[in-house]
Amino acid sequence: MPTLIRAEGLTKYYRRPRRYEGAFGGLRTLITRQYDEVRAVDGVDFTVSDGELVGYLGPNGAGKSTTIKMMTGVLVPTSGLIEVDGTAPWRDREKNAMHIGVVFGQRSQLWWDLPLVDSFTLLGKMYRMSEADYRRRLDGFIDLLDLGPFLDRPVRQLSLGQRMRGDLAAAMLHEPSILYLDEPTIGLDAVARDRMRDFIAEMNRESGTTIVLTTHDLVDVEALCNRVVFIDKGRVLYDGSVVDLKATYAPHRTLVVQLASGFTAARAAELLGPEVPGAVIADEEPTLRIRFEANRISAQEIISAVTSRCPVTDLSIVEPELEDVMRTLYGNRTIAV
Ligand SMILES: Nc1ncnc2c1ncn2[C@@H]1O[C@H](COP(=O)(O)OP(=O)(O)OP(=O)(O)O)[C@@H](O)[C@H]1O
Repeated sequence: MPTLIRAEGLTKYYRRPRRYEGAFGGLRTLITRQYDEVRAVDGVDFTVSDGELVGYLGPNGAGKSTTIKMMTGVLVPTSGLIEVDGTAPWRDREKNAMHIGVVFGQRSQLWWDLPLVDSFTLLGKMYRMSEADYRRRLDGFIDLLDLGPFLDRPVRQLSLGQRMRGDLAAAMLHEPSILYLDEPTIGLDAVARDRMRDFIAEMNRESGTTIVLTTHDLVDVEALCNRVVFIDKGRVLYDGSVVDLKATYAPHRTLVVQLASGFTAARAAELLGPEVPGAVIADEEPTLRIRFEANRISAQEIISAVTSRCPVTDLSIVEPELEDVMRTLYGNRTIAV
């Protein structure tokens, strides 16, 4: 697939006025006019191919929104290259805007006081859509996102879930080839979140829309992203598949064994101890949990060691959570999930 987005050494530094504390601190701040440099994005390299759905992830303040703003043309990079469909987005914002859609979960691009449908009409005109295309696309979204019941209501009266559905339709109305989603599921209830995820997956699968998704919701990531780019302090820490990410940063699995009644986990642990190298065995009657490193011993070896020594009624293997991976990646710093 051809490359649609290319970032090379992409860098954005902000200048923040240095603030002085204490007596006359405010005055000193004003007089000295000294600045601190914030390295929000610090030499980022990545590419996104046509049709990909990529998660762009990182802890608070990592530089995700700043990168998205450079991809959408809102911010000019301090240095480095950003190219979207062969064009520097900040150089030709209008051209770039014609083939991208953007949804910020925390902000709306809809007109607050107008009925929802009026925002669509205005956007259709702004994007110079033909009447037939506009009608076809809008009818499709009314169907897909069930917008009918609140199309005539002012946006400020909509629930968050309804407003987000409206925002998604608005972002996709002009059939953009790229969709940037910044925290699209934030604050939504479980049903609305599922619906949002279904829509995002469908846009990617059926319409071939390339999607760059920023989220702190790891369920979004597991459900939607084949590939993730993790950044921290403005630098890329990982770029690859979710499967490889887990294998690299969380290679452990847990075998959960239900023992036949009367057979204690302590007894099983005693029998198994030396037979299961590297395994951590914890007991919680009548369940035995064996945590093992998948790259040191196979699940099959452990299962046969267990079943040949203990009476077992059930077995299952639990994969590591993406949250464990995040903790390993970012050390034990607090992460927003
Ligand atoms: N306009 C600005 N002026 C100065 N510093 C800024 C500005 N915008 C962002 N920053 C700083 O740049 C860094 C990266 O911010 P950014 O918003 O890109 O992070 P983020 O990964 O999107 O964070 P979050 O997950 O909290 O939204 C942070 O240290 C932030 O305080």
